Order: sequence, then C-alpha cells, then structure tokens
Amino acid sequence: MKKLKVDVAVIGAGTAGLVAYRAAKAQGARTVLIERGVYGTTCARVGCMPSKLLIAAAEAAHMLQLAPQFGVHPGTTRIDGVAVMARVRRERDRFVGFVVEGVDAMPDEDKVRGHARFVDPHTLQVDDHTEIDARRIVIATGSSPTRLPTLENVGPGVITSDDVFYWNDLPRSVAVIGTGVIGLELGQALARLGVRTRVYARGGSVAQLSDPVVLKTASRVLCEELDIHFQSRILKAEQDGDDVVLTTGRHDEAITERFQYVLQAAGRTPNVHGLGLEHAGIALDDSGVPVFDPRTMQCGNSHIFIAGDANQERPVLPEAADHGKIAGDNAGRFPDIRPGLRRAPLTAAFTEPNIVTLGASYKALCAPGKSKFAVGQVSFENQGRSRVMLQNKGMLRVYGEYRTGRFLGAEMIAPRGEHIGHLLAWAVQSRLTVDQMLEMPFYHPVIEEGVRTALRDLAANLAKGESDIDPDSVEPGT
Ligand SMILES: Cc1cc2nc3c(=O)[nH]c(=O)nc-3n(C[C@H](O)[C@H](O)[C@H](O)COP(=O)(O)OP(=O)(O)OC[C@H]3O[C@@H](n4cnc5c(N)ncnc54)[C@H](O)[C@@H]3O)c2cc1C
Ligand SMILES: NC(=O)c1ccc[n+]([C@@H]2O[C@H](COP(=O)([O-])OP(=O)(O)OC[C@H]3O[C@@H](n4cnc5c(N)ncnc54)[C@H](O)[C@@H]3O)[C@@H](O)[C@H]2O)c1
Repeated sequence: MKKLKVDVAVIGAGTAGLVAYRAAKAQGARTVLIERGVYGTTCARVGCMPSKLLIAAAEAAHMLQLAPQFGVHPGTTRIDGVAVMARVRRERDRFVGFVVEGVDAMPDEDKVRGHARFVDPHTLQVDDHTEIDARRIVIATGSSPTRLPTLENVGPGVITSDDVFYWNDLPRSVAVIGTGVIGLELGQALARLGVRTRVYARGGSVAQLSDPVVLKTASRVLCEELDIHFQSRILKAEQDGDDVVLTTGRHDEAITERFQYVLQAAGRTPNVHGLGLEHAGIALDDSGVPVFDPRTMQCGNSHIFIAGDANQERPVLPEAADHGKIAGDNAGRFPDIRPGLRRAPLTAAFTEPNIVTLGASYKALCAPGKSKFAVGQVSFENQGRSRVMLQNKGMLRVYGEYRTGRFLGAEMIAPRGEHIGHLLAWAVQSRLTVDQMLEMPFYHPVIEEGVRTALRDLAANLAKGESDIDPDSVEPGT
C-alpha cells in the first residue's frame, strides 16, 4: 500500500472539491485531491449545463409553436431528435473539456484516483492502493439521484438524470417521477420537444416553492402545457421489451401505461454513505450527514470540513463553489478558522416561466416564533411587456419586515424570473428597504415594472401596520 502524508486531503473533484483544493493550496498547504469517478463535475457533465442545453432546444421548438399567434407562420416544424441530442452532448463535452483541462494542468502528485473512506479521523484509505495521513480533510463528495424502492431492479427503462444526457436520440415517451426542479425542467423540455411526457407527483409540491399563492399559480400555469398528475403514487413498474409498464394510483384508481423510459427525479441523496464516517470522530445528523457550521464549513471543532451537495445545505452550483472556497481556506489555515462569505439565498428552476426564490422563503418567515411580515404581489397576466411577448403568465410575491420596512425575500413563477431573482437577491443582500427599492430606476416597457407593482403593493401593506399575515394562521407549501 502506498503511503502519503499531507496537510490537506480533499475528497471529490467536483465544483466544491476543485475550489477547495485551490483554496487550500493558496494557503501554502500540501494538498491532494481524491476522485473515484470521471473528472468533469456533475454540473458540467450531467447537471446544470446539459440540462440547460436541452431546455434551449425546447425553447426554440416552443417559439415556433407560439409564432402563429404573432401572425408568423414558420411552416411544418420537424424536430430532429438525433440532432438535438448531438448538440446537447457536443456542447456538454466542450464544457466538460474545460474542467478536465484544468485538472490535467494540476501536478500529478496532487491527484489520487479511487474511492476514499475514513479509517480513523486522520487516515483515509483510497481503494486498496493508497493510505493518506492528512492533518485536515475536506469532504466534497456531492450527491446522487435518489432511487425509489418501487423502481429498483426493474430494467434499463428506469433511469435518472445521469442517463438523459447520454441519449443519442429523443425517446418516444417518458414518465417523470417528481415535480421538483429536475422533474419540471426536464419534463417541460421533453414535452416541448415532442416527447409524450407525463409527470407524476406524490403530493402537490412544485419545485422549490413554499408560498401557497405562488404554488397554486405555478401548478395551474405548468399544467396548461404539461401533463402533470398530482397526488399520484407509484405502485408498480415492469420492463416489457423496450417499454416500462407503469402502474400508478390516484384517487383509489390504478392506471397502467407504457413508457419508453421512467425518469426518477425524486431528489438527490448526499454521498456520505460508504465514506466510513463512523471512523471520522464527528457528529452526524439523522440522515448521516456530518453536523457542520455553515459559516466555516467546519464539522464540530474538528479538522474536518464539508462542502457542496454533500452537506445538503443549499444544493446548487454557486453554493458548492462558495462552500468549497470557505472549506479550502479554513482547511489550509487550520486552526485559524474564519467565517467566509455567504450570500443571500437564490434558486432558479429554468422552467418557462422560471420558478425563483430568494432571500427568506415564505415557509421560513412562517416558522414558529417569527414575527408577522407583510406581503405584496403582482400577477403577470396583465403585465404590459409580458403580454407584448406572449409570456404573460405567473405570480410574484414579495415580503417585507414591519418594524424596519426592510425587504426580506420573494417567491415567483415569472417570465424572465432568473433576472428578476438576481435584482431582488441583490436588494436582500444589500439590506435595502422597500422604499429604497422603489427609489431605483425602472424603464418602460419592461417586466421589472411588474416588480415595481408588487413592491408598491408591499409598501402599502407595510404602511397599514401589522395586520397582513399572521404566520400562525397560514399554511406554507412544501
Ligand atoms: C440535472 C441537474 C441539473 C442541475 N442544474 C443546476 C442549475 O441549473 N443551477 C445550479 O446552480 N445547480 C444545478 N444543479 C445542481 C449542481 O449541479 C450541484 O449543486 C453541484 O454540481 C454540486 O457540486 P459538488 O462539488 O458538491 O458535487 P459533484 O460535482 O457531484 O462532485 C462530487 C465528486 O465527488 C466524487 N466522490 C464521491 N464520493 C467519493 C469518494 N468516496 N471518494 C472519492 N471521490 C468521491 C464524485 O465522483 C464526484 O466527482 C443541477 C443538478 C442536476 C443533477
Ligand atoms: N436549476 C437549478 O438550480 C437546478 C436544476 C436541477 C437540479 N437542481 C438541484 O438538484 C436538486 C435535486 O433535484 P430534484 O428535482 O431531484 O429534487 P427536489 O428535491 O427538487 O424534488 C424532489 C421531487 O421528488 C418527489 N419525491 C420525493 N420522494 C418521492 C417518493 N418517494 N415518491 C415520489 N416522489 C417523490 C418530491 O415530492 C419532489 O417533487 C435540487 O434540490 C436542486 O438543488 C437545481
């Protein structure tokens, strides 16, 4: 067995691990990066980038469908599934290539290939070939698609998002399980690309929304275009030739249907099992994830740090990078631990309209013990610029603090919501009041005028005093 002695060992060469490795090196620490799979990161290979490439193709198809409403008639639309998937894979490989180039440029002695697990709090074993004695360790092992017990060992037709971006052609039909971010992004894109798609939800949740009013609008708007079966249970699945025969239950009725693929999009599980964490000497929570401080990424008072999807805190790409920087800095300079930069929360699902949350969620504001807050809202149905573009669907709700007039957060399903989300998240982080936001410029005719309408409504409700929302009386969504 090869033996290595280092200052910092980083487990996982995803976004969080790569950033942590560079940050620890920048502190002058002798650092190694351990990776068990292919280089290239989840984001570039099977996550953010290929999913947005598929969505871009779907948007092109959708624009052609909308065109006649503008008096523009593009003729017969033909979607070439082979060409669609070829572009997705080609552009994806380009993004992956940049990551791999960066890894190739790293010194060979800094890279260890294989599955790492703890033998004791300072010792990692990698496969059965290397033992690493590390003064500090960063866990940056990411997450994997959650697999549902009912769909286990069915056959090749039951897949996860990891498989979609290796397709050579668009399939005939797909059943999507889950109305989270992945289920809705991929479900809508596939439907727009002409794939017979049905989305099954066990409850009524929609992506990351918790505001009941936005949630209701989102369900309605998405169902206008996408075949979503809410309140459905997956009862049985069987592979039959090239198809999966899927049986679902809804309102005491069992429905059986054939799909080429059943896509599991029922959440992601942090990759902390099989890491030997029971030998790491750190406290774990109920789901086996190390207990850590989100300002420093430190696990208890130990020499171990955890970053990215592995810690489940905010499982999105920008947070993985921030976590990695904080964890790597602190592992490098240990024991001089410092809190790092944390930004206002921001999430965006790239459905159309976009589903976006930022700052404090409705659910967080309704938590027991929280003071009452005011709400303002705008529907995009009659919003000028949105109507001009035939994108007049959605709802934005904004939240403000009575005592200070401070803007707290927002949830929305909105046209160009990704941009509105940034604008509002910057206001949250800058601790602006609603009045200060209304002093900012708004051009005409723009979707941001809808934001102004919601903020004016919020300002008026704040001025009425503490009467608007009683957190105890309103049930947030999930
Ligand atoms: C379909 C999809 C779409 C997404 N879209 C977006 C989006 O639009 N915007 C956004 O912000 N986020 C998006 N995300 C989320 C984003 O991709 C993740 O939050 C981010 O990639 C997590 O990075 P990470 O470094 O924590 O994990 P990863 O990049 O997964 O890296 C973890 C690495 O650790 C390795 N590893 C695990 N265990 C071990 C071990 N024991 N030993 C050695 N190596 C190990 C793994 O092989 C892997 O390479 C999406 C995710 C998916 C799946
Ligand atoms: N645009 C983005 O930023 C983006 C895009 C894709 C993924 N992501 C990240 O990936 C994470 C995972 O995405 P996801 O959509 O898989 O998870 P999710 O947590 O967003 O949604 C999970 C869905 O699966 C359903 N579900 C869970 N258990 C189930 C069960 N036993 N049976 C049936 N349904 C079940 C839930 O009700 C929910 O609808 C997201 O939380 C997000 O952090 C981000």
